[in-house]
Amino acid sequence: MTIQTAHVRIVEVGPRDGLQNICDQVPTSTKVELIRRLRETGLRTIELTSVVSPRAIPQLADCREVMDHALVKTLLQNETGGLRFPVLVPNVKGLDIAMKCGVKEIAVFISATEGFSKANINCSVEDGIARASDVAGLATKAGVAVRGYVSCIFADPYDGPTPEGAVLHCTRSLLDAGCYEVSLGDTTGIGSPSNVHSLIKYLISNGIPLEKLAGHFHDTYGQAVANVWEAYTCGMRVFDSSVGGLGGCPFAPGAKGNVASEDLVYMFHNAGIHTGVDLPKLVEVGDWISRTLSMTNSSRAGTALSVKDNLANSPSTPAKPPRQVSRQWTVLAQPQGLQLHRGGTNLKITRNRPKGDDRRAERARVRRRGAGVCVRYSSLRARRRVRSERD
Ligand SMILES: CC(C)(COP(=O)([O-])OP(=O)([O-])OC[C@H]1O[C@@H](n2cnc3c(N)ncnc32)[C@H](O)[C@@H]1OP(=O)([O-])[O-])[C@@H](O)C(=O)NCCC(=O)NCCSC(=O)C[C@@](C)(O)CC(=O)[O-]
Repeated sequence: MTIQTAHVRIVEVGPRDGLQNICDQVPTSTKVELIRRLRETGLRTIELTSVVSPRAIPQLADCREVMDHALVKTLLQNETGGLRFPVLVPNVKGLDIAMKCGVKEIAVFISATEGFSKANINCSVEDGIARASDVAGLATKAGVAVRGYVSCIFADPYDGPTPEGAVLHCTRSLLDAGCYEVSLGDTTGIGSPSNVHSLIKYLISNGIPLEKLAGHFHDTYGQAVANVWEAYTCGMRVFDSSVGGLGGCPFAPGAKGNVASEDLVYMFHNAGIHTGVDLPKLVEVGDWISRTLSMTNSSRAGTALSVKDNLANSPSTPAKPPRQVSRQWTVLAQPQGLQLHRGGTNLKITRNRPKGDDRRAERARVRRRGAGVCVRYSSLRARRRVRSERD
């Protein structure tokens, strides 16, 4: 199927969601370099970092250094014409810090479920909504755009399945609070296309405008690409993803990374859907960050394209299939019925089998010879025994 005029917007969350769950401290310079490289691919929305409690997410404790870096400052200053560089904040403290650093867009986040809400932001769902609404109100008043996340849209790692009504309530609350878009987070990555279809239809039928929704699918059960495609066919046009499939939340144990940006771009481009992203450049970034972090590249398309690219550029790659070399064999010895050949460092033994009636005679001869070997063997043992008795 080809949809020539369609396009999607990709929200790259690699520098934030992608890095937040990595134990070894990633240097600030690597984070900034990741942002620079991602921007070079044509990505127009990149979530830079989060301003959260450093005790909750130690990996992103250097968020101020990232936001104050000259390169990031330049990006923030040129955040016009559809370029967006949001920063995740949980409370007013986070908003203040982000605004002081020149951030023009923030993302607030709540959970549709109690267990994850308590674990992630240390409050109930309703308190989370109230807190996010306060932050969104202050931000919009200050001219800062606000995006929203609803986590655990299908299940909560502690509470189990999520009722669709809970997702509706949270989504509506965030839109009412002033979020221009709400990203639906399958935090545990448990959902599959039928769940995606059902939830989107439910939200739309309850008055949520489809153009205000985005999809944020983790790939724990290998369903993320399929989920994105299902959401796309339902009419969704904005998707969060992470280069190299990095990502995960320390408060959602066992959850895997986000859907890989390379996989999304590959899938959409194959369907004739415009993303504005240079896929070969994106593949290079995925390869680079995976090597830099010593992590397996979780993007299937990224890995496949990297291997293909490396083969094409390798000087040792033969242009044509290797020529079949016919080996020269020399006969070394010909014991009865066998031939021992040498070809270079290889040895081979072939049976020198007689044909037709000669075969029966040969078999009888081999049987006789076998018996002879036994006799010779037993006489050798006997000779040894005699010798040892003599000594
Ligand atoms: C919400 C809190 C702060 C409540 O944490 P708390 O302990 O209830 O609140 P607190 O106000 O008592 O603060 C605790 C400490 O954090 C500091 N603090 C407080 N706020 C900030 C801030 N903004 N920036 C920097 N520091 C901050 C504060 O100053 C204090 O420091 P202390 O005085 O003890 O030294 C905490 O639980 C927290 O930061 N949680 C965030 C956890 C997080 O970032 N999770 C990952 C992101 S969500 C996610 O990945 C899901 C998503 C969005 O991707 C979508 C999906 O997949 O579903």
